[in-house]
Amino acid sequence: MDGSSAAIDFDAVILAGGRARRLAGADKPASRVGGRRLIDIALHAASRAGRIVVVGPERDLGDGVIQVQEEPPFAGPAAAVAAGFAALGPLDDDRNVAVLAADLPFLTAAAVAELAERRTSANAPAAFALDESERLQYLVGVWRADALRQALRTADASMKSMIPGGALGVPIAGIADVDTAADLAAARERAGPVGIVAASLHSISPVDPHSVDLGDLPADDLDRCLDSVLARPLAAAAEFPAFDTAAMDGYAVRGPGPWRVVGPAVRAGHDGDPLAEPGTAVPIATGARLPPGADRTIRVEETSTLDDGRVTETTDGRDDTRRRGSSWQTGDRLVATGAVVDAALLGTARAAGITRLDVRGPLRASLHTSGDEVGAAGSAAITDTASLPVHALLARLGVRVGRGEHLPDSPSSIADALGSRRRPGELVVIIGATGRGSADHLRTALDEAGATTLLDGLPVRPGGSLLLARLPDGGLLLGLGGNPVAAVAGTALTVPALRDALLAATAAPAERITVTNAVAVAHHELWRIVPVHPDGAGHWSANTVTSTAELRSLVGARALALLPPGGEGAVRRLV
Ligand SMILES: Nc1nc2c(c(=O)[nH]1)N[C@H]1C(S)=C(S)[C@@H](COP(=O)(O)OP(=O)(O)OC[C@H]3O[C@@H](n4cnc5c(N)ncnc54)[C@H](O)[C@@H]3O)O[C@H]1N2
Ligand code: MOO
Repeated sequence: MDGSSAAIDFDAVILAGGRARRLAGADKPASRVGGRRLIDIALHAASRAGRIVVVGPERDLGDGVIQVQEEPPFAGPAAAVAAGFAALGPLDDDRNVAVLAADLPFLTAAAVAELAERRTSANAPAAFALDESERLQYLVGVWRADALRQALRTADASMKSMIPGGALGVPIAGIADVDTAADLAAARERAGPVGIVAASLHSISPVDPHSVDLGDLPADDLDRCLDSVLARPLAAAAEFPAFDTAAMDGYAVRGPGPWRVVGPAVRAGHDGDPLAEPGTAVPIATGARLPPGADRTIRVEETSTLDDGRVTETTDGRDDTRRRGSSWQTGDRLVATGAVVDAALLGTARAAGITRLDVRGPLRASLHTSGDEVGAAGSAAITDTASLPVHALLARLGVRVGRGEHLPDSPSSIADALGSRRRPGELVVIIGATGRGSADHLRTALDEAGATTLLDGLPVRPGGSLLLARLPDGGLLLGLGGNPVAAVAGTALTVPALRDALLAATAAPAERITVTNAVAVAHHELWRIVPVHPDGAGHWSANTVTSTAELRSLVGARALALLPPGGEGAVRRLV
């Protein structure tokens, strides 16, 4: 339906007025998603129309767009459609008229063309988009002109009252409209590079889980399973604590006080003598097991010694005993599937008597450099500076990195790297070779290897020059732009999502930061990744060094921030 010979002619009416009550009265069509105004997104979606009428306040919309306003202004959608339709003048009965809202951040020209096509071939009075929740979007539709004329004659103020019998619903993925500030934030998220990366990974299956026997692992080797991801919940094999324990240095007491102190003191790791009689106490150390007969523990600070040598409590009935099973009982679920295995999780597993973990990962990657100029001898050669920071960042993201060979500019070297043996789900990372220059053979090699491209480029600088592909054996290829800062930025953008997809990890929520000079350093229409430093008062400031060919801007940087186009709106901390 994209082919021009089959394209159906239509005119378009775009509704761009209305006060956005649920957006605090903001001018919704002027709100930006992915750097574009919603009205521009609607105009682009209508760009194949013969004529376009925009109904709403006068705006800067470029040449060739007819602008009208309904009378009185803000009189409701039906009045606005009527005003726009009237501006098109007399139309043949079977002329297609697209009626579109200007609050649809993901509406495309292809979707509008599809509606026109479907309406025409069914000769239906109108065709409307069906959104993912199966709701007809009345303001994403293509009408037969006579059906629209008729509907406007009989309708009340609402769009719904206009919908003709026999109208078609055409499922269009992801066209949800923006009504609230939360909708707008979600749309911005989805339009941004992190949202695009996540969407590109929908078809990725996680690697198979495996078991790790913690009992067999020497303590020094526990870090082998750090950064893997639980494939099953962590369930306690033993209660904790395993016995009633003194949580403070003090006295274990029996019955009401004052207490006659008996000995010897109970030490941690040793069984004490029973407290045989009410009215007796024994000194006890933190971590010691409460002796048989003792009711509770009183910390020493909350006791005093009477003249007759007995101890009494200075508070009333407090207990510093950590009771058996008070943290968890056998069988309790302690950590959910999808959690990243960290040192605290391993310690928890040990305390709970767990000897086997079912996990995925940790993720492994082989890291290659590429390009004849890198590491070569001669006056046109350069030093490899990209692989070190990429390696370090991968390691920080929990990836086990093996150094792959350097790949000279030849199709066979890349083909060899793609064809070499690797573990299931292993990531192949190649720095450089994402460009389209004659020396860049990655795409050819991927084609020949039967790989599926998942993502080719992102609207972000630096790092947007990247490529993600699924290899036939289930492994993934990540091609990073060769400029060192681009390679680091591309890693930060993609690897957390790749790791989460391959290991079925529960994604961490996005971390937002305030970058004080965001507007000054942002790109006007692309997303931008900048190194940032904390100011110590909860805010961050972005570096203004901009060369991506060397790493100076990253020296000492504490994080990378993802600035939206123009710098207004939520800034995400990437790493
Ligand atoms: N006509 C266009 N040319 C380029 C574009 C573009 O949009 N249109 N984008 C530029 C950007 S941005 C990047 S990033 C690169 C991406 O291309 P490649 O991934 O093919 O990277 P290379 O061309 O191999 O290298 C780019 C640059 O980085 C140097 N390099 C490569 N490897 C290393 C390394 N290990 N250590 C240090 N420096 C390295 C290489 O010599 C190049 O100078 O394309 C731009 N071109
Ligand atoms: O990926 Mo290139 O900056 O965008 O350096």
